[in-house]
Amino acid sequence: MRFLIVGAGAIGGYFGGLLVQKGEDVTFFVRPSKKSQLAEVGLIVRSVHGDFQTPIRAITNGEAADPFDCIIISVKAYHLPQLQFDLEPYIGDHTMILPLLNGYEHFDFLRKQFGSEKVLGGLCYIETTLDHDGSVVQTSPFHRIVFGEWNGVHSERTQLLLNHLDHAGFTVARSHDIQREVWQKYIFVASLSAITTLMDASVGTILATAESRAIYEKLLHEIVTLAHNAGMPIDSEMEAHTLKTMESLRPEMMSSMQRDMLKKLPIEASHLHGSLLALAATSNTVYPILETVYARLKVYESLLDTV
Ligand SMILES: NC(=O)C1=CN([C@@H]2O[C@H](COP(=O)(O)OP(=O)(O)OC[C@H]3O[C@@H](n4cnc5c(N)ncnc54)[C@H](OP(=O)(O)O)[C@@H]3O)[C@@H](O)[C@H]2O)C=CC1
Ligand SMILES: CC(C)(CO)C(=O)C(=O)O
Repeated sequence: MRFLIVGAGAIGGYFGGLLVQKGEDVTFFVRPSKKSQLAEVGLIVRSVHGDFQTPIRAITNGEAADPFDCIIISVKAYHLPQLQFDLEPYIGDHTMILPLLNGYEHFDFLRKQFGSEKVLGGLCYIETTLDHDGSVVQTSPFHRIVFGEWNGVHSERTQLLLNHLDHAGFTVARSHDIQREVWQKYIFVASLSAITTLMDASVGTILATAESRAIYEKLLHEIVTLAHNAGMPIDSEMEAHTLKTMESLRPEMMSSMQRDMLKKLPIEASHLHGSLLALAATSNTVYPILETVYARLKVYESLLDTV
């Protein structure tokens, strides 16, 4: 199976690098400066599961290549509009597109751009970031991809994809309820990135401090209620499940949004928290903590624009 990994950043570099190590046929789609860096030193991963450094094959926009069997999208949501035309030459009749981004809105965008039948449901659980030298740093034990057909069918193509993603050193699962999985992850990451950026602290401190834990629990309840009221595939267990997941994290755990803010980088505020609030726009219910979080993130963005 020929893979194209779009973006050799924190998640693309990690999962793509492990697929290269396994011996899969992998090409990365990167921008020119990243291509030069990768040509010089290769892809460097420093992980709690073991470090490695490997040469990789990379192409940039406009370079010729036959259509790929699976295109893994691992850029930030705000990168997607720029990519909409760049990827077309690499998409053939049988190409599967597997997005690993956080959130929900991007699925619509990708379906409209490339055709519904091409786009799988997908997500990942991993804590990873790029170091100042471009190497990937992965810090928590979990490193999991979940994917599946949007309609839940276990198809031949997803079985083939599972075979190729399996045994690469990360965990992978094919789901027959990927829409629910996407929302479970969305609720987790929206609440985690919200509370860590609002409190400017890591998970352990937030949960150990009665006042911030109480705010987190209210915020989580708001997000679950909002998504449920908007008709999303939310079940009654998701709130308790998310809280349990939060409690199981290592205390030093940070969200990727929080890491990006520490590095003064752009963030996915509109894509994650803005999109949630947009779902509630036509209802009369208010979500005060989520609204506060979003305002705080927009202030960060406006200050970023001025530097
Ligand atoms: N980091 C994490 O722990 C997790 C992140 N996620 C989600 O995964 C997604 C990706 O996040 P993450 O990996 O952290 O992001 P990064 O910013 O680390 O990586 C994104 C990469 O995309 C590249 N890119 C952007 N535009 C283009 C383009 N036009 N052509 C080629 N490459 C491009 C960037 O390249 P360049 O170097 O040139 O800027 C960058 O290396 C987000 O939706 C995030 O929320 C999900 C789970 C965990
Ligand atoms: C919560 C986490 C680390 C889990 O994958 C994540 O997705 C993020 O911070 O972007």
